[in-house]
Amino acid sequence: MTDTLTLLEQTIAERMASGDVQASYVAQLHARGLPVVARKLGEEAVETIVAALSGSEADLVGEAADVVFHLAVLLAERSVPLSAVMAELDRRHGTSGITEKAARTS
Ligand SMILES: N=c1c2ncn([C@@H]3O[C@H](COP(=O)(O)OP(=O)(O)OP(=O)(O)O)[C@@H](O)[C@H]3O)c2ncn1[C@@H]1O[C@H](COP(=O)(O)O)[C@@H](O)[C@H]1O
Repeated sequence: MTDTLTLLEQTIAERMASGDVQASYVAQLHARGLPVVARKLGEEAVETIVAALSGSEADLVGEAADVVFHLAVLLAERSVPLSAVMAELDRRHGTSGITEKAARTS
């Protein structure tokens, strides 16, 4: 799984640097800028919700992949490495969400 995300991150960085908007969807997104990427991620999140509530498993897998891809592009736009997100998930590992929320609100 990590290899898949690492490869995706590398490919996104290469396509953003290429500036080849004729051949690359990532380059097109990069040219349109962060607000468009953010809106696209939001759209994909909504499509994932619809797939979860009324679509097939294949629909849900496809929409979830769209979310992960567009999230990776968004992070790249902000120069945030995926490893930072993974490190944050690792940091949270083993801490119950209920415990964390109680500590935050007390
Ligand atoms: N994983 C993906 C990926 N997932 C989804 N998409 C594209 O995301 C776009 C948006 O999905 P939609 O279904 O919303 O498409 P749409 O309605 O045509 O888009 P809009 O007109 O609404 O913008 C589609 O064009 C999909 O093909 C992706 N495009 C690229 N990648 C990866 O990025 C790499 C680089 O891609 P290029 O930059 O195109 O070379 C590829 O090799 C892949 O690994």
